[in-house]
Amino acid sequence: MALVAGRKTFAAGKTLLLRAGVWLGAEAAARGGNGARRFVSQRVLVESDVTAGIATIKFKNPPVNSLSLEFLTEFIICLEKLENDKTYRGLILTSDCPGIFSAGLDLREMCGKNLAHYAEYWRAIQETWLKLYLSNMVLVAAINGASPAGGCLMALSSDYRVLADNPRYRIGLNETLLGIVAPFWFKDVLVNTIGHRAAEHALQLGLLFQPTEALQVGMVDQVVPEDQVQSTALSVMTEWLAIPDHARQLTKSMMRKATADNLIKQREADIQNFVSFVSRDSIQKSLQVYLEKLKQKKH
Ligand SMILES: CC/C=C\CC/C=C/CC(=O)SCCNC(=O)CCNC(=O)[C@H](O)C(C)(C)COP(=O)(O)OP(=O)(O)OC[C@H]1O[C@@H](n2cnc3c(N)ncnc32)[C@H](O)[C@@H]1OP(=O)(O)O
Repeated sequence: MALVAGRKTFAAGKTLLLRAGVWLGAEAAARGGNGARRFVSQRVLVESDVTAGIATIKFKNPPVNSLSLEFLTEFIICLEKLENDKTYRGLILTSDCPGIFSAGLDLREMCGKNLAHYAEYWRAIQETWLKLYLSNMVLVAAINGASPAGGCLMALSSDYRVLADNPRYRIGLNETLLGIVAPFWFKDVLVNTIGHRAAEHALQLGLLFQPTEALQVGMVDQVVPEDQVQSTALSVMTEWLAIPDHARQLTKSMMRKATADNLIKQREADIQNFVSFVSRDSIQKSLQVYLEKLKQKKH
């Protein structure tokens, strides 16, 4: 399918958007007779089973699925499309990059850029989280790789987490190890998931949990052999989709609204806080040292 600048309406009546030179949401690129559809975008793969009402988003931003601004832009648009298309009642989040669910925020977006960039980046992070956390769909995270920091937040924002049983696949909010502080709403989501004491312990030490530990502390709901992650996510989804939507959605909103509102009411202040924090010389140095360490790890 050709790339077209601007907007173009196709025969199927779907409007496609081209933004930042990236093809987004090319719908019905492949449509099987069994109701399977595949949307194509550069960094986010969407497969869907229309009959079951289930979509699967696969992160495809190699090498480590870092949450770059380009990735987030595509991801938000895909989420919006699925949310607005009432065909879909359930969404599975997983990775197309072997061994990595997501390495979290893209450190290169937080280093050596200008203040306007940091603000734009943080707004996209907030938007992604709000869309995930408040989604009307059932969200199941099929965590098939390492999931530090922002990657962990994506998983924690789902309704249910299935983690592959591989000791290399560690999950947690490790911000303090980078010399930075997890934002209050990352903290809130962690507290809501594992409780105050365990969250305080994990956050201060920047703990990254191996699968058995993650299960024990309640950060994930199930640990299964690696080759069963997707099938387990699917059977969990089927169970959740058996509940009437309106009752489940209102219950989800009742449980999550206060946490989301806490950010919504101070979004601009949160952006300013991030910009002034991340642009400090000391923080820039810490981030650069950390990135350098990651690069040198291989040599
Ligand atoms: C007021 C609030 C203020 C601030 C709040 C900010 C909140 C931040 C939350 C975050 O998400 S911060 C990001 C935290 N993420 C991490 O600490 C993960 C770091 N990465 C890793 O631990 C590992 O890369 C991995 C376990 C994910 C994968 O390991 P492996 O498969 O061995 O790959 P490499 O380490 O060799 O990495 C390959 C390649 O990718 C680069 N990279 C890794 N992570 C990031 C990242 N988060 N952002 C940008 N780039 C990343 C790494 O440097 C390598 O690059 P090369 O150029 O050397 O190929």
